[in-house]
Amino acid sequence: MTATVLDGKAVLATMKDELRARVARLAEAGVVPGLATVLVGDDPASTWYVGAKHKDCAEIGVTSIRKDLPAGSSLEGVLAVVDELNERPDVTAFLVQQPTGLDEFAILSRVDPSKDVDGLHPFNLGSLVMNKKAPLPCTPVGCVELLRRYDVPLNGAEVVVVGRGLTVGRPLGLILTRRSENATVTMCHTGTKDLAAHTRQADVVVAAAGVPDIITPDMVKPGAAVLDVGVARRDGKIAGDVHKDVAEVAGYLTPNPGGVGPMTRAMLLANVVEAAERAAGVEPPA
Ligand SMILES: Nc1nc(=O)c2c([nH]1)NC[C@@H]1CN(c3ccc(C(=O)N[C@@H](CCC(=O)O)C(=O)O)cc3)C=[N+]21
Repeated sequence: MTATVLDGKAVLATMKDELRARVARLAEAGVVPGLATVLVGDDPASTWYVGAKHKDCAEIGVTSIRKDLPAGSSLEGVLAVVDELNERPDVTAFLVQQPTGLDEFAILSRVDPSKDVDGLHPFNLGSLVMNKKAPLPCTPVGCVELLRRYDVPLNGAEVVVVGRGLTVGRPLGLILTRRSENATVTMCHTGTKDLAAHTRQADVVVAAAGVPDIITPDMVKPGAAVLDVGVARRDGKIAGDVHKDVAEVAGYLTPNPGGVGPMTRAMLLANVVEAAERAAGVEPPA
């Protein structure tokens, strides 16, 4: 038995087709969505991610501009760029690539929440907590969308999330426990005494710890869905959180690369298009 591949790359391609149609509809209304990215420094992985986002935008007819700032830029310098992007009407959405090495809360708080396509502005995270519609963080919502497209049920499912970080684990717990997803969520983290005891009960395991191979086959219930969000690196290659032999036990498994990473980009594109639709008063598809 080997797990069904949760092919994020294929879903990204499908979603690009769907989004291209929505961008075309916006164009008829005279609106062209524009994404801006702010990158501080020259970390190779961050530089690659940002480059991929611009390529993705070009493929669906979204214009995009880059603001690349030198390593060692000051918080004031970054906030000045954020202020400029908040004002620019051709920039309908933007993000500051994390990490910057600067005060994350200060940067995220400065972004106009209606242009925040990371869904990480405190107002948008607060809206998630309060069950109000708002842009959702791309990686966790990408995990949920990937499971939805493969008909992996979440209603009543036991989901174990490994990792409580701002960009994945913490918001994922909030998303999965909404009435629309209706999962039972256990958040595990470095304070968890017996991680395997939790993961073995899970119908779905989302590994977002950033610890290579932290999820081994003995920790997975046969047939469970396992999502590998780990982006640590060994010799420049991705070292995921999930040991390769988990494929022999799991029912569904994301490749890594090719799983959650492309889904993160897909949801970013969706947030960009949605922000433009909202700003233009164009109804999104049902
Ligand atoms: N403000 C902000 N927004 C983000 O969305 C954000 C961020 N900061 N900081 C870093 C993380 C990481 N992230 C990824 C995006 C795409 C892939 C991706 O597409 N990876 C490919 C290729 C990976 C490779 O081979 O290098 C894959 O998984 O197939 C991965 C990771 C977005 N992030």
